[in-house]
Amino acid sequence: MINCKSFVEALKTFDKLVTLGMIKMKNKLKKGNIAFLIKKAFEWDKWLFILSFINSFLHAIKPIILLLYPKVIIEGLQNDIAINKLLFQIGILTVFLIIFTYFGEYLDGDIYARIMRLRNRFLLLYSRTCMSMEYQYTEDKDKLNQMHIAFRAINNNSEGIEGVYHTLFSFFTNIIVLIGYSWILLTLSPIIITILIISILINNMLVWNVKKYEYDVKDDIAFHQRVLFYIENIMTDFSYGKEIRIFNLSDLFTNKFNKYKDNVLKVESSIEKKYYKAACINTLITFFTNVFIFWYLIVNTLNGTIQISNFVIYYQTIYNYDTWIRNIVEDIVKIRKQNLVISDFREFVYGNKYSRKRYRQIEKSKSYDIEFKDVFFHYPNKEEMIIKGINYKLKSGTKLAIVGPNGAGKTTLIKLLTGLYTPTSGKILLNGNDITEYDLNSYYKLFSTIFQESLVLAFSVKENIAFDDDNMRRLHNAIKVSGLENKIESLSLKENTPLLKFLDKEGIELSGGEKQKLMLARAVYKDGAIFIFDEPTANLDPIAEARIYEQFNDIVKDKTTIFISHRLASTKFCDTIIYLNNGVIEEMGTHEELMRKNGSYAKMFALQSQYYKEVDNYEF
Ligand SMILES: Nc1ncnc2c1ncn2[C@@H]1O[C@H](COP(=O)(O)OP(=O)(O)OP(=O)(O)O)[C@@H](O)[C@H]1O
Repeated sequence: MINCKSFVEALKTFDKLVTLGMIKMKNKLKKGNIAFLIKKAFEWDKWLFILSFINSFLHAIKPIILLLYPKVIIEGLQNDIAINKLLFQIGILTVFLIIFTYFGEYLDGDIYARIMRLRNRFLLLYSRTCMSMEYQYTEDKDKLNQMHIAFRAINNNSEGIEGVYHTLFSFFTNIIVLIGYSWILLTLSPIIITILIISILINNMLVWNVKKYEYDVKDDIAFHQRVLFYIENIMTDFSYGKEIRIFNLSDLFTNKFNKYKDNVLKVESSIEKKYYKAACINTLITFFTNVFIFWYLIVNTLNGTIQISNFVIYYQTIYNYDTWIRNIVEDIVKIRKQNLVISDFREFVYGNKYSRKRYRQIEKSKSYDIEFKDVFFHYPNKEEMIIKGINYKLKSGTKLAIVGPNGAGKTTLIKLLTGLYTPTSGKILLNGNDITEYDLNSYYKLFSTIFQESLVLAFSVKENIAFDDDNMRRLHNAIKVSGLENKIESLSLKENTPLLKFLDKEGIELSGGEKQKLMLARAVYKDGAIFIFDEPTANLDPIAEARIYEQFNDIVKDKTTIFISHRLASTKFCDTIIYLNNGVIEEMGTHEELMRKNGSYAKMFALQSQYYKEVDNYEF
């Protein structure tokens, strides 16, 4: 009936489906996950329920019709009925079978597609949560683990949310068939059905124990899987392509990959062994159960208590009963197991721990004053303070330059100001209000920022600058001001030219300086109330840099501007200069004041200007 090998295979397949989605934090199980999924499905696709109900009925009735074939034939032959009558009876059964099969198959495809669409809705919810979670969590190891774990609820068709939907709908089919089969077996003997059920339950308990073990150990290797996931990604991410080649990183990545893969494989192999043991015990139990039941059937058929035509029905029912009841138990186990994954997903998407509730919208104002009050900050998972007690009031319209040695905390200060990170202690005030009270999206709107790293998207130039906005006048102005005009004019598709080659083989690669100009155009297009330039000219050639400096006032007009640059020539456009060192404001004043002070700033300026003296009078 059931051999050891196929049973092991069935267990493995079943379990792979379940356990990949099981890695989760303990003690987080939310109640009502199934109700939640049903509610969502009902909200998004009511037809799914109607079609699934019809489909369950069609699929359930099929095996019961199949059971009737041998009975009709044997009884026909035993009772010597006319061949035409027999063929007619078989024909009727066949017509029903074809109709049910045809509609069942059609509905299977349709329901599958509908469930996939549901998963895509959840995928979108997840992606939006990732994009809206507070930036500081993107570097928090625990939060990243949770994000990674939650993704398992939506990353494939057979597990997690989609898996549960498929299982739920197949569960109804299995229940209907089981009721039909149970009714047939009850007409045979209640003892037989009881023995069958007990044997199947013992089998499932053994498997359940292994699953529990698997769940526990998989939790332990969650970190290893995250590392594997990370390495897999960077090995195929072309943005790391240069470093991988120049620094010959492929060996490093391959070795790391193998190391972590080995750890994962060791755990998986220990799980497989436990499954194998459980399968062997189960095969023995099933064997003895079957021997007893068939002995009972044969004895009763021989003494005439059971008719031969019914013997065939009982035989097939018992043969299949095990499968159907196992299907149901497995469906329940699967749903229970996926329950954990769905909890993780709900925790991540609806747990609301990734962004504080901030309802306050930015009030429209002519001026935005910003004040740092005793601001201290260290990065998540790091003890060392990077910002150490900053007190500074940035009046609206000020042109501020922040300079200082590498690692002084300049970019960190900007990340705090823009709300990407929250101070560890102290406050940042906007027009007197703590910025943590503001709705983040509303707050982000204030800033036109160019960060050191340029994020170029594999979309058109226009989309890279204006995103989904469509103001051509502003677009052309931004392109002109940023110095990209000649480049764009030289392209046959102009601002519609795709960038990068990920999505379009006609996409173009920009040079480092051109990317920086693109970032500048993006900032100019956004036209925020506060401009922030973090090393905006680091990759520009001297002519382009000089042009930006010349147009600086046109670009930022009377807006508050913060300029971070190691090229101290830029400080000349600024009203105030902060010299930041080791997370504290070491000096502050105008260029002239700081030069007179002859401190760190003056030394740095003198050091740099000696290289520029010869080009001081150069006409661009
Ligand atoms: N995400 C992070 N997690 C932990 N530490 C960080 C992170 N980002 C920066 N740091 C550390 O914070 C310190 C300040 O970094 P920051 O980028 O603010 O310096 P900076 O003054 O802008 O330097 P540079 O002139 O080189 O750009 C550095 O020691 C850096 O290693």
